Amino acid sequence: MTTLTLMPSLLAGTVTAPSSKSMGHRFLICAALAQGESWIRDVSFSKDIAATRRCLEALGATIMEGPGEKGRKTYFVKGQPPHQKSPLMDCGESGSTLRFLIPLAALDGNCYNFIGEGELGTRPLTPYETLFKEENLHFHYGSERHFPLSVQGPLKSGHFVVPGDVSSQFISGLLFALPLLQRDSTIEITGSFESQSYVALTLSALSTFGVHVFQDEPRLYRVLGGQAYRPYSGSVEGDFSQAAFFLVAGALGKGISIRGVKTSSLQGDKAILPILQRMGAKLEEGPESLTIHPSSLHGIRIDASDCPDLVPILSVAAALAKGTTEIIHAERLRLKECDRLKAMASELTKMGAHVEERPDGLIIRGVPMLHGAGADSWNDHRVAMSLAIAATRSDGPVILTGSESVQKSYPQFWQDYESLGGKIK
Ligand SMILES: O=C(O)C1=C[C@@H](OP(=O)(O)O)[C@@H](O)[C@H](O)C1
Ligand SMILES: C=C(OP(=O)(O)O)C(=O)O
Repeated sequence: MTTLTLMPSLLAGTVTAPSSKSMGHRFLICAALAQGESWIRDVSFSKDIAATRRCLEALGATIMEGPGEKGRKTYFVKGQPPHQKSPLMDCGESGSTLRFLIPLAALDGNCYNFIGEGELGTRPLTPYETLFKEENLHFHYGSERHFPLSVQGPLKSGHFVVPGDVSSQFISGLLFALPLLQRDSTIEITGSFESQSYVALTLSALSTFGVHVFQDEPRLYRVLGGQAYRPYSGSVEGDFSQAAFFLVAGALGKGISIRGVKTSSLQGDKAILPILQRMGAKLEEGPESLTIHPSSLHGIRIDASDCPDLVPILSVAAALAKGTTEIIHAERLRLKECDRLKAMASELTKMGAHVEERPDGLIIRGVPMLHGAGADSWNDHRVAMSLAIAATRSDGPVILTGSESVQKSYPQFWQDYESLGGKIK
């Protein structure tokens, strides 16, 4: 485990956001399923993207990596419908990889063994377990926190009922696989439908690769069978979930410009912009970048149902805002790499913030300044990055353990942090 000593220092300058991890996964998956050759450019390398690549290779795709600048790579992908090259699906710590690829592994009738690290084995899979068992398909948990999980198809088309409040990744996973079945299928969402914007990202990636899904009703997707993914070459857009860390740092610090994110994006985490504006931030959109000016923030009520990944960094903004912030509909935060509500409440409290944990969110009363303290990343990249931004506005050093967890989504984070004036001892 790596420990960093973060010295207080207000951040300023310009940074380029890494490419969207969510779209990176989706483009690689679609390219791997397309009969032909695709070039996926500007993919920011991360452990999660590496996991998806590994598993797609196990499903039969040929993937080669070309050089790129600042941790960005071009992937050459020669795809085909799933055809087992190896039964081992090593998902690392990536929930997206695990949940997107289970239905794809169930297409070719072979048995696949899914393994993973960290808390991945404890993250819910029950919606798939139920669907597979209903269809009499093999879905068998191993003894070590679910792993190895063995799964075997063949998955058949039909009507799939999926709860909307566990993870949208189950819906996305089915949406990738069902177009490759012979007959038509439908997916019905029950309960509250959270992280919907991520399903919109999946539909957009599918359509980029020539696959079409009809949304007949807000909670009903109709997927025609017998479709084929078409190869596509293009770049992956910038990541609002990652830009959010430096947008908050800019508001709390001396102003930051972010390059590489587009406000026309479908990413749900684009919500960081209106949320920060509602908190009083001054934002400016230029032709090349988005600029956030030093701002005095105030507390607001934030509904996190469509942007769960923003909560850790929003809790830092709230901890330093005037008045009270209420974050609601965030119960799914407990099912991520760690219990993110508990983690942020615990670590920010150590730094002198006033955070009350609620079953579905956080109530945060802002303070003018945080204190230096020992803080832990809970092996969670978004907790580590959020605490790093909190450290910029503390009155003494923050000794952060588990700083290597950023490798999961943003290995360049510490370089970018230092380039903006972050001080690491
Ligand atoms: O589809 C995706 O790319 C993701 C969906 C979200 O998960 P949930 O749907 O489980 O909230 C998000 O938290 C995750 O980081 C990425
Ligand atoms: C929860 C995350 O990813 P995943 O679900 O893919 O592990 C994340 O990136 O914050």
